[in-house]
Amino acid sequence: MDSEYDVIVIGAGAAGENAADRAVKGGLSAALVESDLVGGACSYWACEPSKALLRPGAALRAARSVAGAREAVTGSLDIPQVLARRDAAVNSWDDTSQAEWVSGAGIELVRGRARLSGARRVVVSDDRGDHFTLTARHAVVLATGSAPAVPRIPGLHDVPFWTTKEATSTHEVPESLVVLGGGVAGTELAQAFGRLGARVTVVARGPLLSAFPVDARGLVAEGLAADGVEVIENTSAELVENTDDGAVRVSLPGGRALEAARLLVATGRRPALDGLGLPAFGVEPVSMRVDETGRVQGLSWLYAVGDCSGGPKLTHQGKYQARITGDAIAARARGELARNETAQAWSPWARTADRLAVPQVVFTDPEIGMVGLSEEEAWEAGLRVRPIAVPLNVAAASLHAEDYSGWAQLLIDEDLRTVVGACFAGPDVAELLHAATVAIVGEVPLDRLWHAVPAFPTLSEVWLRLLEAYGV
Ligand SMILES: Cc1cc2nc3c(=O)[nH]c(=O)nc-3n(C[C@H](O)[C@H](O)[C@H](O)COP(=O)(O)OP(=O)(O)OC[C@H]3O[C@@H](n4cnc5c(N)ncnc54)[C@H](O)[C@@H]3O)c2cc1C
Ligand SMILES: NC(=O)c1ccc[n+]([C@@H]2O[C@H](COP(=O)([O-])OP(=O)(O)OC[C@H]3O[C@@H](n4cnc5c(N)ncnc54)[C@H](O)[C@@H]3O)[C@@H](O)[C@H]2O)c1
Repeated sequence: MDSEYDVIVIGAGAAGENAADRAVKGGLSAALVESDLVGGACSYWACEPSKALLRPGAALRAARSVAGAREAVTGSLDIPQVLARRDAAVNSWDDTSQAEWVSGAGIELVRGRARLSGARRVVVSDDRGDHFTLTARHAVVLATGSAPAVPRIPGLHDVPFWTTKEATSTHEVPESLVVLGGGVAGTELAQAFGRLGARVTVVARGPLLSAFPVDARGLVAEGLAADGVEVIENTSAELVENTDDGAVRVSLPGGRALEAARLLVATGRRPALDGLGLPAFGVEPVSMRVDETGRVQGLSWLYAVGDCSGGPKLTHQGKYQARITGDAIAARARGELARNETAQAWSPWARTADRLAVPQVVFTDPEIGMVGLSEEEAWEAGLRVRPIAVPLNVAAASLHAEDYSGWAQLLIDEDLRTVVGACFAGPDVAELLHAATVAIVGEVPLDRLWHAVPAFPTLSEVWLRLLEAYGV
């Protein structure tokens, strides 16, 4: 193995893989260091297994909501098959195929734990206890992901609890489950386990899915209630303890106590930057910031992408950041982008979409898809905006399911007459989202969107209703 590369990427999750790939496509050599499974959290303990656990319940509910199909459904979910399908989705936690992809892409895979030992120098410790040094001619990219943020609740650390890692890789469905945290992870997993047969209670510090519009999250709350999931909002656990029969008891303010076979703590994640040696370079992990190209502020050779870089913690956004950063490093190596220059908005080397157009889907049933600015963010950015909301009751909705209930909103910049934000909620709305992302990124004027004719009968006809409601 060489010890000198143009670029060294630490962490072979979705973000790290893409950063290394773009650097190589830009004509540079790259080493990718990974201490665990190549492919990272999304492939093995997050997106893919959680969606695999949710999909069978959604398919069953979809069949049950259509007369004619409903009558053909005579059984309930087959739990061993659901878990086996999840195992297949994560390749049974075997990263051979991903490692082969890395080699096929011309990237050198280095197994071991990395830390920074000097400017553009990285020390790797492998599982035999050997240490070796790699040197980067141009850049080191941190792509080390995130770790669960576990709250300080009395007793919590004295009881066994699941994080999302254990929940998504479990081989048993607990008889009962308390979920701490009403964010996206907690809500998705609450529904997954509720539909798999667990008695689930969610304890949310604020409203459930507080980052989403109230009409959208209301539909998800109804979906959870229909599945028998109890949601307790605006509450924090006061005490967590074991019971005599091996269960967990979670005490809430006001004297109520919840008992369950398992506790899932899904209260957010923080950048995984500990142990990398950052303070020696004047960078404090809690306050690390990157510029538009992904370069760590104050250092010319260090970049960060994905969950560890402090922006939105989403696979597709981490991959976007990685493409931008990989290309920016290659452009700087070729002299096309000056070392001390930051990139222009919407250029190939700027993460502009991170600020203006981050798409996110909550894969519950019903789903929420949201992209762009919220109303508050728009006003804070000095934009004069008007929200337009309509129920999602176009012809395709009632054909989709008799009891279809959905909601859609566009946020319009009144001065430019363009879309700056969008949200859709309802069964199977996720695929509506990309049209909104394109409209926002392309700054398509409403008068031109009027000519984007949605096919009949598709849920996309809601775009027409929204434009009509705005007055186009
Ligand atoms: C339950 C759950 C469901 C989710 N579902 C979705 C979803 O549906 N869609 C979506 O877009 N996002 C989803 N996310 C978020 C998504 O999983 C993350 O945004 C994404 O995995 C981050 O990718 P990454 O490459 O930044 O980090 P990771 O995938 O965590 O990769 C980091 C890698 O770095 C390695 N590493 C760390 N430190 C070192 C070191 N010192 N040396 C060597 N290697 C190191 C780690 O072993 C790891 O493999 C979900 C998250 C959770 C928790
Ligand atoms: N479909 C998806 O794209 C998807 C799915 C799951 C996770 N993710 C991503 O993974 C990351 C982690 O997800 P997450 O849901 O854990 O984080 P999150 O930040 O979205 O939600 C965490 C929630 O826990 C709450 N909380 C914090 N402390 C608490 C306490 N002591 N008691 C009760 N509630 C408490 C917070 O108020 C917040 O609502 C997020 O960035 C998310 O975007 C994405």
